[in-house]
Amino acid sequence: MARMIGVIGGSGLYEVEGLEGAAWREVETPWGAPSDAILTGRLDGVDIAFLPRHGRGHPLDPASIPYRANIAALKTLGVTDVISVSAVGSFREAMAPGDFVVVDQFIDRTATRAASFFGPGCVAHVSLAHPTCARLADAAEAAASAAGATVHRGGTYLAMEGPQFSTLAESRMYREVWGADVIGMTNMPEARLAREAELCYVTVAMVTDYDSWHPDHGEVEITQILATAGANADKARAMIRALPGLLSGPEAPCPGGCDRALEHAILTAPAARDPQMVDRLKTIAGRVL
Ligand SMILES: CSC[C@H]1O[C@H](OP(=O)(O)O)[C@H](O)[C@@H]1O
Ligand SMILES: Nc1ncnc2[nH]cnc12
Repeated sequence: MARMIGVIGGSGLYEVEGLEGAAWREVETPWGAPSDAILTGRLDGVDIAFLPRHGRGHPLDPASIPYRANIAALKTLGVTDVISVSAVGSFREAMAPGDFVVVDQFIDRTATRAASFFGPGCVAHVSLAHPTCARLADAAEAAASAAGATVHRGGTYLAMEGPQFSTLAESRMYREVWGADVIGMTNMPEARLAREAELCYVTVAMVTDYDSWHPDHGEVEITQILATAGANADKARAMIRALPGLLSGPEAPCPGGCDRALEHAILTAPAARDPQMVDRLKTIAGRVL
């Protein structure tokens, strides 16, 4: 089976162009509808599915995004590899507005979002020590460089609840005490759910601002973020166009084991499982149920 690329577009990236046979498809999941219809098509012979995370026109705030439906919908379409393209603030002088950061770690400060497909009736514990896929990160890094972006490989993304931006004290704490590199509001629980659905996942964070810690830049301003996000979106589209050439070929098992994350993760004995829950879970965990 060939790999299929899912792209979750964040703020400023609501569609991609140039897909052969492009069609917006409505997908329903046991967790409801995703943020929007999903744009499917082919790029250089590779199947692509593009989902605007906040919906076209940006009707959804970070806490209202149907994260479970989004990941389940991509899985339903046959996606194997998910690239999250996200706007972020930077805690590092060297990670400047306009730069791309291939994130490899997360700190989750979100508070109100459904963070697992599993629960009462079918309990599972997957590993999240390495929440992103190194193989996919290699491809994302190469594609972003080919698109002309300045790329930083590796970085810790702090996922905040929002929708307000951080206070100055929070910004300083995340940067100086917690060692976070970038900040956004959406990649958790997305990364957790991708792992539970056995999808390779990586975040390409596009820096739009220095959050509020930087003495020369003052507080975060949405107008500046949107201007930088618009410029970043063109580079992101070029990155997406470069991806198929780097990911095509017959599917080989993920060296990091993303595609086998549930192998030993389900604790609930078959006889103790809730049949309705199991039925729903077949969408994302059919391989092991
Ligand atoms: C436009 S500023 C705040 C907004 O942008 C980021 O969204 P995404 O991760 O989907 O690019 C951030 O997380 C906030 O949702
Ligand atoms: N400074 C910031 N904080 C949270 N999310 C962001 N998205 C873009 N910039 C951000």
